[in-house]
Amino acid sequence: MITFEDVTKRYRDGTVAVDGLSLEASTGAITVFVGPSGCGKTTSLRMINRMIDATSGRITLDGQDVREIDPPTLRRGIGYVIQQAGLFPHRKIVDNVATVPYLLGWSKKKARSRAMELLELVGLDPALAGRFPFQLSGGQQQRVGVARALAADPPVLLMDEPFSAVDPIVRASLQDELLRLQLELRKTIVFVTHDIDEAVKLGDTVAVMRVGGRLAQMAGPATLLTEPADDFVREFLGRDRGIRRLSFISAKEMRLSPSPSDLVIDEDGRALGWRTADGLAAYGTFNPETDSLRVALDAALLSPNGTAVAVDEEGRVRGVAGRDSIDKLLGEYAPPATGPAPGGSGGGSSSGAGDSEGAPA
Ligand SMILES: Nc1ncnc2c1ncn2[C@@H]1O[C@H](COP(=O)(O)OP(=O)(O)OP(=O)(O)O)[C@@H](O)[C@H]1O
Repeated sequence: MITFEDVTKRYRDGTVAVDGLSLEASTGAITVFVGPSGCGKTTSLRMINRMIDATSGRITLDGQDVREIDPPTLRRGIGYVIQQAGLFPHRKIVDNVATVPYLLGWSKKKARSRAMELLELVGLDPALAGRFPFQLSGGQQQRVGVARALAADPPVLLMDEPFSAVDPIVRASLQDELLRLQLELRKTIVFVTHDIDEAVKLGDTVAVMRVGGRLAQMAGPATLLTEPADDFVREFLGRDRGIRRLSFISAKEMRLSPSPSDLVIDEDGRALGWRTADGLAAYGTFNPETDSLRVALDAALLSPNGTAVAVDEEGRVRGVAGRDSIDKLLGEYAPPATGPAPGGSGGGSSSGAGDSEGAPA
């Protein structure tokens, strides 16, 4: 666990980049620092591995004050990924990934074989190992950056806007990949972004910061979307909070009804469409085992009769969910009647991974 205890950073010119920050980043979870430009996210992140030293307050890593650990030792246990990957341009990909193992004195053979393993782990074709960074796309370079940070298997990963230099489609796949990796690796990750959608998608816990380096709210994504602590957080979260929150509610609990006779199903059990007077009409599907209520609602909206078709992973029909069962689940997850706790700063509604009801869709 990483803790910030009343941490302040005042730069030499008097700028207070971080002001009395107290929070905890849980072991094995992704904690996201999000907020507008200049709110002190990068400064906060870099104080963890002591690229920047705090002016006052304390940061601890598993109970030990980071100032008591000499920086090289500290950084050996902390992977660091930055925007545009920051690869060494004159080193081949394999050697970029093997940088830390080389520094740790591993043999070239062992370091390279670890690098090849990692390239595969982050979804890169091992054939790219012999290339130089300029011969890779931006998204591929970011993957190499992640592989490099993981090379010595550090328990902690710091990621500073690692995906912001790539286009939205590549960014989405890098985010998915990180979530997949995290399921396997369970690192303690602190992730900085200014993109609230990225924050709620990736974070087990999200710390929203405001300019001046103060914590506005710290909570799980579902709580954040339902109970923003104040107007600043509400505005920062933007529109569609209600709909976006549905991504955190699993469709598993939805009551399914047997498929009605006007849903035409082929001999393999897959839907062909809704029977109407004019022929077959479109339908929308969701998988109750893996999808969220947001996907189920979308499926209902895609069907002319407002009924979503539930399918298994092979696409075979398992039943249907009408608006009534969607409404019922929505009712169960309605936000609490009372407003957020007064004040709202300093992580009033702080909570960990337990507060997100399901996986983001
Ligand atoms: N070396 C420095 N000297 C003086 N002020 C600095 C220094 N580095 C950062 N700052 C200031 O500290 C504040 C916080 O900067 P920081 O880079 O931590 O913010 P950020 O939230 O990461 O911003 P961004 O999203 O734009 O990267 C800003 O006002 C910035 O101008």
